[in-house]
Amino acid sequence: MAKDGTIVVVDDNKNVLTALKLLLTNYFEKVVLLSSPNTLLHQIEEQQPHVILLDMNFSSGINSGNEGLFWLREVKKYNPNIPIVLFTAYADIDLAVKALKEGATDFVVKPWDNAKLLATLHSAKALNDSRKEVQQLKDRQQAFHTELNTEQSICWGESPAMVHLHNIITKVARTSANILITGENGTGKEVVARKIHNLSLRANNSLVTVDMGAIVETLFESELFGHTKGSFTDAKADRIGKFELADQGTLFLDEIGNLDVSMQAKLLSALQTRTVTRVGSNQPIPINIRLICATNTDLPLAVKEGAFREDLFYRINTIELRVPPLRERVEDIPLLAQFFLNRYAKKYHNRTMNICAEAIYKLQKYNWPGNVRELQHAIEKAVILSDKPSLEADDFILRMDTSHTQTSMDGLTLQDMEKKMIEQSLKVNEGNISAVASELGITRPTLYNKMKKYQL
Ligand SMILES: Nc1ncnc2c1ncn2[C@@H]1O[C@H](COP(=O)(O)OP(=O)(O)OP(=O)(O)O)[C@@H](O)[C@H]1O
Repeated sequence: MAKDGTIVVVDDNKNVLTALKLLLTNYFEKVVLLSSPNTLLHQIEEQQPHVILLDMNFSSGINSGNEGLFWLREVKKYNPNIPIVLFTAYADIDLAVKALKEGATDFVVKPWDNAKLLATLHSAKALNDSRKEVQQLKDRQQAFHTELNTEQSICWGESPAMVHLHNIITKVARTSANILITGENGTGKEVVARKIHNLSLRANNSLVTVDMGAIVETLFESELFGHTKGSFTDAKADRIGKFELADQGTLFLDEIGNLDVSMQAKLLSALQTRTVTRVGSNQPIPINIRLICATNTDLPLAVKEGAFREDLFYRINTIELRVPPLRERVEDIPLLAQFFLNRYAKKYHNRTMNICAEAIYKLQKYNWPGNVRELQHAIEKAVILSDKPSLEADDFILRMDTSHTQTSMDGLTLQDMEKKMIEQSLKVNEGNISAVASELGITRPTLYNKMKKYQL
């Protein structure tokens, strides 16, 4: 079984600590032993434990459990989310009830039964994981609400392309239509997904994001549909999946084009039946989600090549929204640049206030293969390094200076230029074929043909 989590054990009996060390190191990644609770808060800060196993009685001869209760309260004051399992030599039900009322997760009586102790600690660890997950979701939702309500973290832009996109979003957001957001890396697809969720009737419920490219096949079902305790080796407790987490809200499946064909079938089935079945169960659970997917791959082409299921493609793209690359909305660059400048000047307590016209011209001439994300990073870097009130052209070192492309290509034939552009793009994108194809505005097969032709 994979060892997972950190546990802090507090007990003044050395024999108990030794026995527990032997047992628990087989199941937990880190076991921290304390013979006195005096350093407990410090250890919590240092170790960030998933569970604490705390003895109730420390001073020999005084078995009132009061010291245990005192430390239970101290830990709860410090961090109410860490599960605490209490340990006592006496089967004192009143004390157990008192401790549980004060926030202990569970109670184990000495002499203990190894299997029961482990089960209790694993449940406590699972509780910690779920609390963290719920807290993270709450934090994210809170953050995005603040973000979008105040519109502080988005600079939408005023280019015709972005105004058009905004108009469509306001129309579709309040429907329940499935939406597919397409666009190159870094254009703001996730920003668009959040905007849709926050303008939708589901805004008060969760927006749950899943990066499909990051899920390994073996954990796909468990991640998305959940699992029941014992359904596979590491399933130590029941766990709900992302579909259930997003119930009544929005499920955002990012990088959907990276999903393996076998996983596509399982996803399609859940979308068709509007139910999920947890791994290890045969009980379908109804789900009510609004689906938003995003991709930077050419899905119609992937369908043609057999890499993406056609039926799934039609199910996810009732409405398709294309987020334009930054080079198609250069009018937005001054606004975005100033927006990021304000953000980073504040963050780094920098006195840089604006960007000079020559620098803006340079930014507008560049083709931004990494789109808004790259612009954001370029401004952040310039702000960090600058000690002037205004950013100048020299403050930006861009990956491929397209403002000079014309000069360096003077005297070349059309074919020479094409070869040179592909070569440059391959270099800049470190051989990433999809990125090169998308940067040059051609399909991958066309790119392959040209590479073959020019022997690249
Ligand atoms: N209109 C915008 N206003 C402010 N920040 C933006 C905007 N668009 C994008 N960004 C920022 O650029 C970065 C990339 O945005 P996002 O993750 O939404 O892009 P993406 O298209 O989903 O990228 P990827 O395909 O790589 O997942 C983020 O840090 C985001 O905050």
